[in-house]
Amino acid sequence: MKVAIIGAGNMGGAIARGLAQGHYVRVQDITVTNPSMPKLEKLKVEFPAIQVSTDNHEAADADVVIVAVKPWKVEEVLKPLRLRQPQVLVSVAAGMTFEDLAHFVDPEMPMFRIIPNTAISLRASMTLIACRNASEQQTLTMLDLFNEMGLAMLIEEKQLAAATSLTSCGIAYVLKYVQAAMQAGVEAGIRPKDAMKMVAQTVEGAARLLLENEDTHPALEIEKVTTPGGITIKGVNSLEHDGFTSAVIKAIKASI
Ligand SMILES: NC(=O)C1=CN([C@@H]2O[C@H](COP(=O)(O)OP(=O)(O)OC[C@H]3O[C@@H](n4cnc5c(N)ncnc54)[C@H](O)[C@@H]3O)[C@@H](O)[C@H]2O)C=CC1
Ligand SMILES: O=C(O)[C@@H]1CCC=N1
Repeated sequence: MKVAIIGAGNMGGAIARGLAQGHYVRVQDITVTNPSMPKLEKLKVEFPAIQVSTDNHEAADADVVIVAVKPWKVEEVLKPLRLRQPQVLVSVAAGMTFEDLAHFVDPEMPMFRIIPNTAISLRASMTLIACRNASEQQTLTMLDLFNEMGLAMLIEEKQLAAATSLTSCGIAYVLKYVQAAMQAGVEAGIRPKDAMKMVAQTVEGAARLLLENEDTHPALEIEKVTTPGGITIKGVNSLEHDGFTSAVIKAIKASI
């Protein structure tokens, strides 16, 4: 399977690295393009067998074409490539619908919309996948590819905007919590680097408690920490008095 990745930025570069370390595509079958060479040269140093090019046309002669440029560049990038079935189009562009994409390529071709988050650079992404005109086999392949870079979930396109807010924007909200907790720790005399490790490991632990037990729920895990009359419930209630739940809901809705 030959894969072209158009755009070697945060997303394109991370997907290229993830694919190159995965089991499904041979490194020499991956071509990455960008208008200038520095990001491509860096990739080439890391994966000498990877193909790089500044020519999108040359690269687009592939089975799967992943477009990873900013949304406002998608039209000018895709139109001249005249992609058509049996090629598969994969778009990472947030907010660009299948209907939008169908104006720039063969509208009947198999298409996927993929929304990773920045943890894809560590192969720890929550990646959302929606499909149109794709066979079951193509969809399973896409899930396999992105499950190697974290956790991938197939959803309907109409859920993509809300799910993007939870996951792709959501990583920023989680980091805002980490930053805020660090500020409190520093005020209490903890060194910033130590505070960062303490909070980051705590967030990872919280995530694993939920991900590694299908039968749990945040409320159950919170109950295990909150000793009656203890100190945690004081903090939890303080968060509620200050509108934490409401602030998070408003933030998620603002990004949809
Ligand atoms: N950054 C994020 O957390 C997420 C980004 N996305 C989407 O991913 C897409 C890319 O975003 P980033 O990687 O963050 O942007 P970026 O700016 O880091 O990367 C875009 C890359 O495309 C290159 N490029 C520009 N014109 C080109 C052309 N004509 N041909 C080939 N390459 C070209 C740029 O030089 C740059 O290296 C966007 O559409 C964004 O909506 C989706 C989910 C998360
Ligand atoms: O903020 C944005 O628009 C992009 C899309 C999802 C995450 N980052």
